[in-house]
Amino acid sequence: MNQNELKRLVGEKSVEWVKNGMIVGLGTGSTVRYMVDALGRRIAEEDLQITGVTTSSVTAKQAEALGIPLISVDEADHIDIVIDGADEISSYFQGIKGGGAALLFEKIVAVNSTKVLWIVDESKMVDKLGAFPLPVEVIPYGSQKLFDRFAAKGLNPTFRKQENGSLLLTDSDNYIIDLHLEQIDDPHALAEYLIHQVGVVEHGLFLDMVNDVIVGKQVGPVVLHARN
Ligand SMILES: O=C[C@H](O)[C@H](O)[C@H](O)COP(=O)(O)O
Repeated sequence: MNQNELKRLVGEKSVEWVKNGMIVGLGTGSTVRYMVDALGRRIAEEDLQITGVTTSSVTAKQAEALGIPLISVDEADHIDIVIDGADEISSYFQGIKGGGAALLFEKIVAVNSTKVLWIVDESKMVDKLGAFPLPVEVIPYGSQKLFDRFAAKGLNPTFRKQENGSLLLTDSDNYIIDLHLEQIDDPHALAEYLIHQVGVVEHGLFLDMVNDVIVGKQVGPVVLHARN
């Protein structure tokens, strides 16, 4: 199976975690896309009654097209489970997310969910985080100052751009600065530093948050349980 087939495998497997009546957080990304499609099929074929809480305009558009009823995170009195992708997951079940620039809404939905389930192909499983550039969402005002501070600290920042060369805007009209770190030895210390920089809205380190991970391997989907 190629990477896309592994993404499809875990996306389709993950909807087994969804039961009738649940409020379900719908993540973002190419793996989640398969999950949302599979949920749409279950709704059509089994009369599954669920309500979705989306984490990006892209996922909202897909879910609406499939007829998945949606409410906003603020309207949800609880969220039973959020199913989301990840860019890297370490052997300690810490993650980097935000490759699709949706990290802010994804983290808000994750911290408000009873259960967090990540779905990834096996290439996302790493010993240590950091080979994937760490996304940091920042407000535009003063973002060059933040960029310069990150550069001075040796964090190798780049502004994320669109294909046409202009700066990418998130769903909240913020910028993304990607930190090219190669290896993150102490994710908690880095998270603490980043969140205290004025102008940083959120960063892509998702620490101590995930409950279960479904990893797409050649032998099939493998479920891992984090010790939390
Ligand atoms: O902002 C995007 C999200 O954090 C995605 O869940 C993450 O980038 C993984 O995406 P994909 O499933 O496309 O590899």
